[in-house]
Amino acid sequence: MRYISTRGKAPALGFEDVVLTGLASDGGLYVPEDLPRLSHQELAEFAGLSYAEIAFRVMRPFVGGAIDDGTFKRLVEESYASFHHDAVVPLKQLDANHFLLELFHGPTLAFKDVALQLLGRLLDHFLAKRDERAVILGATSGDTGSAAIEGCRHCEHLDIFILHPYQRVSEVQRRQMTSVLADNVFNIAIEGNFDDAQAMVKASFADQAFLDGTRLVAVNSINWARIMAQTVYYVAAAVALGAPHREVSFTVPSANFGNLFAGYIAREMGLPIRQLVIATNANDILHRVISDNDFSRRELLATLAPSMDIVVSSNFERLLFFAYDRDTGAVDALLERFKHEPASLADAPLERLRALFSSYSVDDAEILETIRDAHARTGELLDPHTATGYRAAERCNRHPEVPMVTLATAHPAKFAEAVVKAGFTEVPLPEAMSDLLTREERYEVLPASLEAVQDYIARARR
Ligand SMILES: Cc1ncc(COP(=O)(O)O)c(C=O)c1O
Ligand SMILES: N[C@@H](CCOP(=O)(O)O)C(=O)O
Repeated sequence: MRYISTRGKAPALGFEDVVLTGLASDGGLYVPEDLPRLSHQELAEFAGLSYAEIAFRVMRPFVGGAIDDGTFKRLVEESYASFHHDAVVPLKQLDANHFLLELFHGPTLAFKDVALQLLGRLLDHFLAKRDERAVILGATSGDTGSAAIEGCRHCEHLDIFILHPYQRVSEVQRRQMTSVLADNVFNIAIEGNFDDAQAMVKASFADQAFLDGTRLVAVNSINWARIMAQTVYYVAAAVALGAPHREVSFTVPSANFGNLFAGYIAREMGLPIRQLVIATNANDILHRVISDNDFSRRELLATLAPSMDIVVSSNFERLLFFAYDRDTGAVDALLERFKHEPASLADAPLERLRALFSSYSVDDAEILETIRDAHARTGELLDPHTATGYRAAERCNRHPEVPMVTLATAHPAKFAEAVVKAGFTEVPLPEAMSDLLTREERYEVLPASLEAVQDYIARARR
């Protein structure tokens, strides 16, 4: 399996190298040169298999021999043994044809665990094999950070630096990161927003001189392994609902777009997905592109769904690559324009996207209303991110006869502010985390300056 850049000017890489990197050298994101296919028969055989078994079978072609089957199977099994639910990602029926896919039963209570439990193990495996050290640099709006730290804290071969926007993540999210006092874990609160933090990560890949030759690795969804691991739950959910004999639609709370893009990949591989619904909070760029062809930046707003407070959505680039029929020149030109001025998509790619995707934006008032409404109707207390999905699924479902699955991306215990504002009492944290709010914390507050961040990393890394 070879991976190529969405900008077309970086060397193609194999799986091991693609996992051990971040951005391509031309500023693009890596995608598989050819997507593996899931045949009708293969999908039919998935019925009744465990999540880990489906995960192994779906991801194996992407690994393409870079890890022997026995070892890869073990890494996958260990990754999902860390989840607190036998089904790993249980599916709950909300009404006749609406389901909730609970992706928050991992160690840090958000969907990021699904991919980051595996990515930490893959990194450890490859770095140990090479006897090499690496620096991990990640940006988080709250959930990736703790999941990455949890996935990597035991890795001998790396130091992990996570940038989060100062005072713009929930208290539980912050403490899940900053109370990990391991020697190889470094939390930096940036006096800026998520986009500033993500831009610093990307700039660091473009110029790695500050690391004196040590390898830099990404844990955000710019790393292909994140997307690969996230395709699995679409397959598992669809099969549980009758695929390949029956179509399924998905609605996904979206921001950096790694989650929904994984669903798109699953469909391209042959999963019978009828519709994909993009749910956003008030940071609605993805909704504006699909509904009005308005691909322009607006100021980043702080919302009750803080993990989705993102304007520059990294994985939209990967979707553009496919929508533009792999025309890397056109993708490059569009994204360069977007950096400096409002942009719009050409007619053909936009029509392609609109045939599959719908979108809806949910502001704070509607998030609160949806949490109350969903609770009254189904008994489920949704977290504010999942609430955007629930509402978008109701508003955008074009095919009511097809089962609709809303992805529940986080546990409500992480977002007390929204839960309380919606009129409920705070949801207690699970037993293993019950003392989280009194644990010692360690983090550094830095200005949103690339130089300050790189300087800190160069001094702190081991
Ligand atoms: C709880 C939660 N929901 C939704 C999202 C959006 O997912 P994505 O960035 O993959 O679109 C995130 C973070 O990105 C998140 O942490
Ligand atoms: N919502 C994310 C933002 C980063 O997204 P990623 O999927 O690219 O890691 C977060 O919680 O940090």
